[in-house]
Amino acid sequence: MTNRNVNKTILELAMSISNSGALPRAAVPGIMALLCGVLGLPQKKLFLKTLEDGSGKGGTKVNTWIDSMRASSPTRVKSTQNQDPSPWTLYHPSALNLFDQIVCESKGKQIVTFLDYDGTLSPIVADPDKAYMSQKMRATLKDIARHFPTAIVSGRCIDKVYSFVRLAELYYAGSHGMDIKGPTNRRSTKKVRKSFHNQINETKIFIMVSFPLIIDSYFFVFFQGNEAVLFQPASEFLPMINEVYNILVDKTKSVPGAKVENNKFCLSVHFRCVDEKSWAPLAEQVSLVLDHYPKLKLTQGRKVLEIRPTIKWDKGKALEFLLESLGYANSDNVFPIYIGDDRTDEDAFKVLRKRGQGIGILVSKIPKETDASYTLQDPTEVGQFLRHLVEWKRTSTQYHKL
Ligand SMILES: O=P(O)(O)OC[C@H]1O[C@H](O[C@H]2O[C@H](CO)[C@@H](O)[C@H](O)[C@H]2O)[C@H](O)[C@@H](O)[C@@H]1O
Repeated sequence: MTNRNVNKTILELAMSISNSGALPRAAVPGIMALLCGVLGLPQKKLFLKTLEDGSGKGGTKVNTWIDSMRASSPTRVKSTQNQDPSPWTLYHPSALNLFDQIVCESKGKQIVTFLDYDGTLSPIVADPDKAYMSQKMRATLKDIARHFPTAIVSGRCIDKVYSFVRLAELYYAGSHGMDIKGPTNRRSTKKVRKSFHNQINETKIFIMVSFPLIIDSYFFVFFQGNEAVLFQPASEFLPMINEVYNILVDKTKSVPGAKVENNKFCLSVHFRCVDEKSWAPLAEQVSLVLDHYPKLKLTQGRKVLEIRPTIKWDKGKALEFLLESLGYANSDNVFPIYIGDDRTDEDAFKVLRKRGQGIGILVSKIPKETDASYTLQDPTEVGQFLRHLVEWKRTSTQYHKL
């Protein structure tokens, strides 16, 4: 039996256990992990591969997308209160419960915070245009950015995510990291310019025009008014993305609840408000359009299909890029904290694991296959964690001043 078939069989087995009504659909990843454990198989690789198999083009992939969309964002979530901790929470403990351990690990290092937006800073809502962040969260972010370099890393286009966050002192990596901008307030902009010029002098070639295919050798730094536009590796895809956007808007207009969102260098097709019976034909429709665009690929998020260029660039690469631009390319003195809730955030968690630096925190109430070390349940807990960080920083700074 090939690896692919083993994956498929385990996924099917997990799905049929869930379909029997014994367990909710959200438990599929957990069941898969359990089956892999019993069979002595490397569960992480198997599960991820199964999902990847569904991100290609043609055949049975549509069902796989739909199943994984359901699993990643279930409609009903069972209360986890007053239950024994599952093995999952033992392996991915609460970042609030282990706060002291986390800050102890960061001792003597510069904390840099990376925050996903939807589902992390704002709760998931039905209308993507109304995913507002609370005033309390905005105040928390302001405080966090006062103490640590902070970046918002989102699948949204920068303009949209900025319209929700409205803080000029942050870094923004929009379109899944394919559009990176530095802070626009004066003090931080100077810092960005300085840090970039240092790097450019040391190792990199500074050019004004982007050439996306040579992304490893070039920085694309230019200034639009007061804005430091740091990197746009997919700019050549803009016309294609706009073309596909128009086609998809047209093709999906007859599906009630379907929504296509233009995220500048990528697109989102939203399923959240579509009747589940129409999910398969909608996904099929998207797949058919994409068949004509081999330079674009599809990935799944929380009740959303995302269309993006096939370039090797993701939230993990954006994290590395930002660390480098802050002067921490080969430094042991940095402690990145990345918080995210989505499949696309896994690329960043992986990078941190590989670097053996900092921590990844997954925002989830349900067990999920993840490379993050810790968990937080929801944006409310994310806010609490960030406020603890600010408080800890304030107290430790005061202590050192004494
Ligand atoms: O990387 P992120 O900041 O997490 O962005 C990922 C996608 O988030 C948004 O969609 C998700 O949130 C919506 C609002 O809560 C929700 O309606 C939708 O079902 C979720 O998938 C955003 O609209 C997408 O464009 C982003 O790609």
